[in-house]
Amino acid sequence: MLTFPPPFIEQTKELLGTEWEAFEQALQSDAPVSIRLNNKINQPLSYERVSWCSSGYYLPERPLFTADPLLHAGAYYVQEAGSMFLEQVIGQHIHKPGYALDLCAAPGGKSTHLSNLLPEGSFLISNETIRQRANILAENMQKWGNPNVAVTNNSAADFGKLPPLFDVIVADVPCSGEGMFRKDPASINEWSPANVELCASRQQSIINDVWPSLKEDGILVYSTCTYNRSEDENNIQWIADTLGAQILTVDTDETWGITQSESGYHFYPHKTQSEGFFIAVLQKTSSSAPAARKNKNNDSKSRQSVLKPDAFISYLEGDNWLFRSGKNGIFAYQKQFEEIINAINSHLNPLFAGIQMGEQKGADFIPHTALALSKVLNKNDLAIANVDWQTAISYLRREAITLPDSPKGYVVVAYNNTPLGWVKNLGNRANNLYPSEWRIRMNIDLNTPYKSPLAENNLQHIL
Ligand SMILES: C[S@@+](CC[C@H](N)C(=O)[O-])C[C@H]1O[C@@H](n2cnc3c(N)ncnc32)[C@H](O)[C@@H]1O
Repeated sequence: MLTFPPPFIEQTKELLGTEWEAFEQALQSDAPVSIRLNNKINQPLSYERVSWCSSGYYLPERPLFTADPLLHAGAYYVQEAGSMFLEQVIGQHIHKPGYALDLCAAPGGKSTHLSNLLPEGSFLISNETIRQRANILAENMQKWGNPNVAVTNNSAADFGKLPPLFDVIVADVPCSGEGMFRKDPASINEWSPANVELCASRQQSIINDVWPSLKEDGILVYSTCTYNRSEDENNIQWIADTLGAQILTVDTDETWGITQSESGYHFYPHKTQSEGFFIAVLQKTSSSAPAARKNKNNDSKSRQSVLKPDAFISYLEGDNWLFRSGKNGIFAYQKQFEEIINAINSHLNPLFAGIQMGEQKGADFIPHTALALSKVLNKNDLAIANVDWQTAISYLRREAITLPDSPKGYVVVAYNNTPLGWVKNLGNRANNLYPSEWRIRMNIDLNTPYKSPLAENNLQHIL
């Protein structure tokens, strides 16, 4: 049984009135488990659906996700259902391709989703200010596999080094986390009214810092996982009044149980199967836009050279690719994104920008795992070994595996026809090229049969 601090009880009673008992009861029950399917798997699942998200599903119980190779393949993401409302926000407000920034993006729930939702021809910068968390973000984005993405490790103010080029900025700001109480009871002890106020003022300063980077008429999507007005409605009003923005609405269905306030949308656990998520949408009004800052076009930071495409083009579907080499190897990006890729490499601190192809070592091209996981990998001329669950887990633990039926050389290891990464097959053994930082560290009993959550339904025949 969870015990809440008295000021939290007072504050939520004031917000919810007669609904408070139902709210408290919901907080004492188990949190729902939900996943969002990636379009690497093009078959709907037969679980209960998340009403506001076409790729969201509730699972009847929590499986051991780490033991599912399909999770590591980026076939789905485990995400709280309320956050999946982003589909409605983007679907209703973003109709043209453009540049998007997800400012507070780790571990990647909103960014993986956003990269699927943005209109074709868009480019997403997915940013995280804490370096270690940025590494996890990069891993999750590369597993998800969309090509027109960069992951950066910058502060909100750093984006001011670019001209104001974003059509949409998502700011899922760090918050006091009231919505996490039942999932993470330890967070209850960190909560205090003083911390709520500290979070609210930090949120204002983050938005203030990134505001100049939003284009005139651009859209800001602001979200928290907290219920209080200081971090939610009051901050939305502050953005509208101080920075100059118009609050936009999102159409919802009454049966979804979402609570609309004067400026945003709350997901209360007693009314929706979700956690305490809050989201609001604002449009920057033209009068508030600052004069465009000069882009010094200083390329000194990006010591990169553009490569001839012939050597790498066959790894990718389509022919609209440019390749460049940087300190982490060779990256591919579509020609129309050359300008933003240049800006990222010159002014920001990218972990990757575009598809991380691999490294050229002498005559040998060593492919990177991100290439195997990319949605635009051209599978036609590649050796692909579809392995069983035990072999897939050994592979993901970065253990030695053998592929006696595969040709020598670089081979894609796949599970359920979904790529996981590469090995260099030497015949009697295969060198495992899975990144050491990504490997499964948990002990998994390979003798206990494992059932993927995706196996519960129509995918059964291929799993
Ligand atoms: C709520 S979490 C983001 C969750 C993520 N959007 C998702 O859906 O998976 C907030 C993130 O903001 C980052 N953060 C912390 N301080 C920040 C700051 N001053 N500016 C920008 N981001 C910050 C945290 O490290 C954290 O990763």
